[in-house]
Amino acid sequence: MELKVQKLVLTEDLAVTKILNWLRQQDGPVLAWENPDQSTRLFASQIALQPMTEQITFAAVSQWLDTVRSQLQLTGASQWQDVHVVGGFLFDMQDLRLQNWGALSSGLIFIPKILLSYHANKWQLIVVSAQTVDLENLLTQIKQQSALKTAATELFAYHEVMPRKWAASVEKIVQQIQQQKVNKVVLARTAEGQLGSYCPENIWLQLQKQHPNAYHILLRAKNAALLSATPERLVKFANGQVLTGAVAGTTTKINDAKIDHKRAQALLQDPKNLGEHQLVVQGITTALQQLNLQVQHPKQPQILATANLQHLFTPIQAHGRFDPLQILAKLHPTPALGGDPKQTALTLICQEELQGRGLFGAPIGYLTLAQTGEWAVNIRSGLLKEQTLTLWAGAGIVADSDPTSELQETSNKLKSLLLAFNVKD
Ligand SMILES: C=C(O[C@H]1C=CC=C(C(=O)O)[C@@H]1O)C(=O)O
Repeated sequence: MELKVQKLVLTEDLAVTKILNWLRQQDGPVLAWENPDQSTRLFASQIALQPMTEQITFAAVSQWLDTVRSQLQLTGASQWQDVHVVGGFLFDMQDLRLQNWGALSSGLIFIPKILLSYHANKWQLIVVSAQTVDLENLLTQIKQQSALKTAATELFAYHEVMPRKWAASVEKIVQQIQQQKVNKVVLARTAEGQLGSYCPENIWLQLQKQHPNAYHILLRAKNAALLSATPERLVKFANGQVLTGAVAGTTTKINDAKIDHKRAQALLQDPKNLGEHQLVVQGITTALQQLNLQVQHPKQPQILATANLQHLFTPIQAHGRFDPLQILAKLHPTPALGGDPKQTALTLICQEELQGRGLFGAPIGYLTLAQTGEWAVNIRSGLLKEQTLTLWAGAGIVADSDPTSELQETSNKLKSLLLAFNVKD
């Protein structure tokens, strides 16, 4: 069966609240994704094509894309830019403790049947389907929606899951580091709560309001919805360049300019956080150099501020000939989410964490057939399955980590999303 690509370029702006209201009525899968400067926004619904594989690895998706080109009836190379592959990978294909993740438990990568995309200040409606679809009519349906209204949600029975057990794992990891078995491990833990009635698209809107300097992501399939307001980009492919960065090292932010500035200055000089950060810069640089890319980055980190935290951040740029999926495979997980060395850290994560990470810490984003794209690292993230909310947060454990302060840091990270799930009328 051959699929056609149809496109309508819009001359007007579209209200995201209307798109969300339309998306809310779609069975799914559904993706709502925008980057922090809102230069790219994607709202996708239904599957036109999905990789025919049990294991959605980077290599499998790469192979699948080779066959996709032959299944699509493309009228010219300019259409490559229109076909978006979207979704999220699993954090670790070796760790299949995924009972929480429901319909998302294999990760989810697909070419959407319907996509509203916003790139370079322009909205486009792109449909990939065997049938001819009346695009004008579909657009009218979306434009005629009313704006999605804020709906109340109530979070109750919120609790962090076995924090003392996690602190004991931190101590264990610190010992392993001191015995030079590993240099850094990012150890994550969870918190859980129960929700009354809720609307995932509404929570996305809350995240957008409360976390202006972040990606805003919803990936929803059947009984599972993942939501994220992550500040961390894994990688962007644009104009033949690879744009990535290291985000690691954390202090709090209370929205008092003087105090926050003081904390930021202390973070920029703190040897423990600088060491933790440097391992990420080094890990990313080495990975890209191994792919024969020329890498550049400033010597000193800067501050990346979120709604309630401040991080050390080093932007990293690379150029040369590259294959995006090969870069994703090589970068993920960076030592900001896995550790150093990568494989040892992943084994320890699997041993010490109480549940599989599923899509936590994993790449979520898009790639076009023209090899452009952008992937966020799915942190500051929660999973909704039926009425249960699970939040994840991790912290980089290094030789001088103190379990109590790592507990506090992960508690702050867990709490950063809470407000979005507890909305009063
Ligand atoms: C793993 C997380 O954060 C990473 C990103 C920024 C700072 C980090 C840190 O300071 O440990 C982590 O590497 C998380 O928020 O769950």
